[in-house]
Amino acid sequence: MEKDNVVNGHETLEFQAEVKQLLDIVINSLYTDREIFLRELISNAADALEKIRYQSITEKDMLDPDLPYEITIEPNEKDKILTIADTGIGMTRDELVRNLGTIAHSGSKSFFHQLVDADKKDLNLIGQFGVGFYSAFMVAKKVRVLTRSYLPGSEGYEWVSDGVGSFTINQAEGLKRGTTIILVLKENAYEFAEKETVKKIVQRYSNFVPFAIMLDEEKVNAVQAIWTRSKSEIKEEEYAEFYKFISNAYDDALFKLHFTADAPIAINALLFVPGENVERFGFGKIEPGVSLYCRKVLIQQKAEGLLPEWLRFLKGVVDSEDIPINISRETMQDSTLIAKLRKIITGRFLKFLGEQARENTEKFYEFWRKFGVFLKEGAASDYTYSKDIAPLLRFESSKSEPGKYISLDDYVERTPENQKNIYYINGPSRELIEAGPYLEAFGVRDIEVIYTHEPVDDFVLTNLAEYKGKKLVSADQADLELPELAEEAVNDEKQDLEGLELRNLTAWLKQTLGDRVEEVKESKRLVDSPALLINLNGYMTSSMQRVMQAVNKDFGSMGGKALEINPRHEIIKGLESLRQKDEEFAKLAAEQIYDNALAAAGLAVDPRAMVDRMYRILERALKE
Ligand SMILES: Nc1ncnc2c1ncn2[C@@H]1O[C@H](COP(=O)(O)OP(=O)(O)OP(=O)(O)O)[C@@H](O)[C@H]1O
Repeated sequence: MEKDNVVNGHETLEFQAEVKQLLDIVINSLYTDREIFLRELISNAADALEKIRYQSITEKDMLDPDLPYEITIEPNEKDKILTIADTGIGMTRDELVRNLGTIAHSGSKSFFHQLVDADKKDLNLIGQFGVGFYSAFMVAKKVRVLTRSYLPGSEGYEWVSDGVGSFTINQAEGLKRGTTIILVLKENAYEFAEKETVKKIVQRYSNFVPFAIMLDEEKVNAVQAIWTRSKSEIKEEEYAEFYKFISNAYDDALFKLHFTADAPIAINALLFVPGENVERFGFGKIEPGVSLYCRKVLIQQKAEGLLPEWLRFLKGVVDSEDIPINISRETMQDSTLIAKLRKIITGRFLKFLGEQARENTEKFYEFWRKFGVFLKEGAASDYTYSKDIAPLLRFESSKSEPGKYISLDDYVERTPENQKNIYYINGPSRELIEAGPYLEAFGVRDIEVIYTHEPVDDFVLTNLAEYKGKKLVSADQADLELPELAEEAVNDEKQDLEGLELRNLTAWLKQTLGDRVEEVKESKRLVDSPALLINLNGYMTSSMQRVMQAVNKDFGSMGGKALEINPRHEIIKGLESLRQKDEEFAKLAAEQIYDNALAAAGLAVDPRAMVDRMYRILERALKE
């Protein structure tokens, strides 16, 4: 921000470049849901009041200590002006310049980043996520802000801007503590100077603001700490409204959990799972959404550290009278009290999900599809809870109906006692897994295999290592030790390569493929495919290696592989005889078999070499 001129305390300052860009879009492109500007300004006023209420408890010295904590809205229909005033914390001159001249704060900052990559058509969607103070310019051609900080000895200031390029700052006399925002409405926004319109908007969006909102001396909001009331008294519509209020949401919550606990600490919590997971739509990482209160006084809004990070999608409030009111952000992180709160709330929420999974299965599936990724994150990264999350995990499997899920408990329940492992295999879809070679050995033995579709699943299952006494084993691992098949199942009249021939072929293949594989051996598990790759490294499945390859190009060689060949397959038998007649061509075939096995394992294949080789093979096939 550059200073342009200073005349007798009057200063004109340029908006930061990002703010200019933001304002340009706010003014010229955001048309729908313009009324949310009022929600944003009221929410800023409420934040300022929460802060002063907090200060009044921890610090005695402040300006105008006797002012009531409230928000006053004054529509002036005659002059087409709307005024929103609060008796909150106010701003010093520096704060005014920083807060209303730059994008230094969370809400608008993440909005701005979305905006930079957004298409025009997405802009209105983004509007739903909050533009903060600058949204005033959706309806106002000029905005005046009068403010005076609560700090003893502070002066009052006036900030004025038309939202284009710059703003001015002047000293202002005679102000009391707090902030007043005066909007000179645009011609197409005159409706916001009508009392009835304003009242409706306040009731729609700001009914639960915990301070009185006065409109012509009438209190227009409900002002209730709904979470402290008894469950039986609260109507579903009140919950729904409260959810919309705290999460700035338009849709309904998917789940609601309202509970109280007395021991070991007193807790009153009201939590919501939102209707949608916005991280899925590329809106960046969700910020924590649960606020911490002590006896209805806000201690920390959207408190970080209150819940484990993987529960960041939850919205709501936690009120505990056992939390010291002056707990600071820093001490929150390592407070044993907060740790206890976290444990109780997390445990309670996971238990709630378990109940939903049993009693409300379809809805739980909806939750799983949208938010399952967070539970996986928890199971893979948070050892405190991974065991408790495990029963909530859901998967497709070789025995689940398409589109339905199974749990690890379902798997264990229908598995014979003597099967010591739970098997899983990764692939992008059911179809691709079922077309690949890894299931063959399990299919003929009627052993269920869990399908994992995302690399994180394999991290989850590897970290869990076992479930109810059964080891979790990826079907691409070496040494599966599957039960021997009955003679009839194997002997289908086909002639195998045997003894010496087989030993010669495996040795030749190892020599041909060189370092790409650590060994080549006869497969005990293949039925219909010529070959497959298995992992010698028991800790990394192929899909985990794929992730590592993507982040680190040199990773490829770390995961030791063995090529298993099917001595009963026509291609393998053919390869053995071709090798005697035309070794050069046999080498090409061997490399292609290896590449096909890589592809079946979902690992990277060099497409140029592969295409070139395929042409040479085709050329030869077409000649004959
Ligand atoms: N009525 C007010 N009283 C005191 N400070 C205010 C007031 N309105 C805005 N501010 C200050 O200006 C800053 C910027 O407000 P803005 O609404 O743009 O973003 P934000 O409130 O930080 O983000 P979000 O709206 O996403 O929570 C606030 O963080 C606050 O410090």
